[in-house]
Amino acid sequence: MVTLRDSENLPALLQREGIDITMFTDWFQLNKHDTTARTLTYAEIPKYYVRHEKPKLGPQEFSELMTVNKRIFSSFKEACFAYGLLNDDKEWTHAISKAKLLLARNPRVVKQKWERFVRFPGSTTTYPKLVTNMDNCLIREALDFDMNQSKSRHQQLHSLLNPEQHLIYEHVIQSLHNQEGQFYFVYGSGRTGKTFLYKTIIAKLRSEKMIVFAVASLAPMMQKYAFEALDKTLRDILGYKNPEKRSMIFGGLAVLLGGDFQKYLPVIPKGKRADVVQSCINISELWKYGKVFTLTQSMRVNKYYENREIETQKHDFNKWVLAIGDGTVPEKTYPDFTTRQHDDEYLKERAILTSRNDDADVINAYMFKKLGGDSVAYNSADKIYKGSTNTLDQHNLYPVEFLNTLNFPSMPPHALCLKKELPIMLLRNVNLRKGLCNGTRLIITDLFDYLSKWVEAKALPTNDARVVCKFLKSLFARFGAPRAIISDRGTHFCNDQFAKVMQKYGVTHRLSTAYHPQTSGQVEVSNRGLKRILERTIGENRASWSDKLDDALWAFRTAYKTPIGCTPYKLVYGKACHLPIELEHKAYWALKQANFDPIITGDHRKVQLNELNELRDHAYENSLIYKAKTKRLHDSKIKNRVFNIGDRVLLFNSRLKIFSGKLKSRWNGPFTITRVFPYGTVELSQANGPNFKVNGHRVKHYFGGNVPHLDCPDCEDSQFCHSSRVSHPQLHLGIRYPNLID
Ligand SMILES: Nc1ncnc2c1ncn2[C@@H]1O[C@H](COP(=O)(O)OP(=O)(O)OP(=O)(O)O)[C@@H](O)[C@H]1O
Repeated sequence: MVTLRDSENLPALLQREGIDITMFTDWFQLNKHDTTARTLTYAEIPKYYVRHEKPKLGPQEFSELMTVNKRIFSSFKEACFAYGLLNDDKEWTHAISKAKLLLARNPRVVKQKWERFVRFPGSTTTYPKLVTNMDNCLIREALDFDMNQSKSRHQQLHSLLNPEQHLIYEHVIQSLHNQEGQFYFVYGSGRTGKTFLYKTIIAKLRSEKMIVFAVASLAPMMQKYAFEALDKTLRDILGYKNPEKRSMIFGGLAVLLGGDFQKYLPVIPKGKRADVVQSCINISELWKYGKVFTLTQSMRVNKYYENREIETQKHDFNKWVLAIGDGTVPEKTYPDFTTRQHDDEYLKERAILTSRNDDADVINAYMFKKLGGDSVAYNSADKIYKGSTNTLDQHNLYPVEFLNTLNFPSMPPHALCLKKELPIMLLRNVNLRKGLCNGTRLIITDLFDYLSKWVEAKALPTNDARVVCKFLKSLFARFGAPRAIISDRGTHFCNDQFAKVMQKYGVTHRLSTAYHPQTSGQVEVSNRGLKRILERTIGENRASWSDKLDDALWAFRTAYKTPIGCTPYKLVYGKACHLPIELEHKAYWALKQANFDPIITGDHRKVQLNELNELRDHAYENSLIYKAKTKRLHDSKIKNRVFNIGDRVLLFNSRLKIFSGKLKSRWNGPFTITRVFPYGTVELSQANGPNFKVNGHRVKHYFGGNVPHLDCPDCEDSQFCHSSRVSHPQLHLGIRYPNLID
């Protein structure tokens, strides 16, 4: 094959050396001197030969290709027939003669076979005359109806048309008679009689021997491109003889479409909402030429009398039925929701079902807004299950912020917003494959805060009932009475006086059991934290622990709590509260920045910075003096920590408890930051091991000095749980405050 580009000059190309040698002519050359090659077909040659070899035997010239059994044919085609490579028309002839025979016996079957035969590709070349003499079978099919039957059908249907249908009918028929070639669209919700109207129009036209192509309905489901292609094709075909038809919509043919956009939309595989909308017929250029009619009477609801009056009591119901799908579903399904929301029967007898979760979310959000009261958000704690992937970068690939955006079917969203008195449905046994889904409808009666981790503690001289009750009353005065209190079974909680106080304040008293330690889990965790702080602060003189309790509590409330993602103080008061030592860090940093000699002033601080927890514990002693000052200073000056590549940092090792002794620091390093990722993750390098990633919360800047060095194999647990936003204090110390479901 010789290819010729537009830019190439044909005569010059023909002069090119070697142009007359092709693979095909090479095959001749091969056959001239290779007897084996002569036994092979042209297609088989590449199996045994590569082309750069000199050809030997085979056909040596074109005339040889036309020779079959020593007979020379006048064309390649004839030679091919003689080789048996092409079929001839014998089978067609044979079929036709057979059809002739059949025709005598069973004309209907023959007619069908005949049409199939004539439509078969290839037959056109064999019997061009035959085809031109015949009509298009589609046209014949379209005309293959009983006119009288159509007439009577038309009469019957026409008499039943309602006023809206009648109006459309008149328009369409008139424009057809006037050969205006309009494009109509009948818009109507389900059961408004669209199909009934089409049938009437079709019966009318067929009764007048006109051709109607009734194509399947559901125009809104078809993409606009299908109609645009039809428009162009009709303009081309009909404009061939009448050029003025090229400028007419659908080439001047009348086209009637109809459907319900609320029910059907085009299906775009993997398409987004915008893609679907963009492919609708009403976005097409054609739409502006169309005339749109609307049917508004549901024929399922209404009954028309002969005088075309509608039964009056069904007016409202008709309106209601049609309004469904107009964006008013919640209003229509739950009328007077705000006044009737407490009526169980009202809630029981209605529900909105949607086929898409997105729609359910929209409806829920709408109804949620209608319900008064404060909303409480319960956030999920998303975390990658490490066993499911070996990827090193999994925390960067799937940061928690990203996981939180995912919405899976049959799982609640990351932020579950609830309100008191909200009706909810508890779904169980959800197994879509088996069609299983049991739902129990519930109403939220209260929402609780388990999360602030606020701790109230007091050193009591004795733990008898009187002292405990006094303490409780002081708490009630500050925070209000709780709904319930959980305590252990100590005698100071289980006595008459305590019971009386509980009764007076309307508090339910619940006892935890030794067999279910989880009941007091939160309290135990908080107590442990407090004890640890106290152990560090009291030094050798353990008797002074009650003096240090206030400071320990302050430290506890201002310490970062992984489960809540901030400090209890911030959670309760909405702003940060810092310990004095943190301001000293800032002061040190400021000294360094201001170019003072940092060596002398810094030496003392380095020890403190490298052992932050211990320094904090020392600082608690000074806390009373610094309290007021630090808060003011902090709120105005504290900045976020920013880590850059190359920074030297210390890592807080929360897991490894290999440093025994209370004065040992749980910070180790220093490490160097090699990468900084979005969402606060940093990659650290270490001298004797691979680089690893940790959450920025776990590192702090290193300013110098000695720190116990440790390789860090435990570097993966860098994600923090994200939890709810809450605003009420919760008390711990043997009791849990202020919440518990009765
Ligand atoms: N004018 C009429 N008189 C009597 N019955 C009618 C009339 N119009 C429609 N109907 C009847 O109402 C029912 C619904 O009509 P039809 O199927 O034409 O509605 P549709 O709009 O095409 O519905 P869908 O969009 O759901 O397909 C049918 O049983 C039809 O025979």
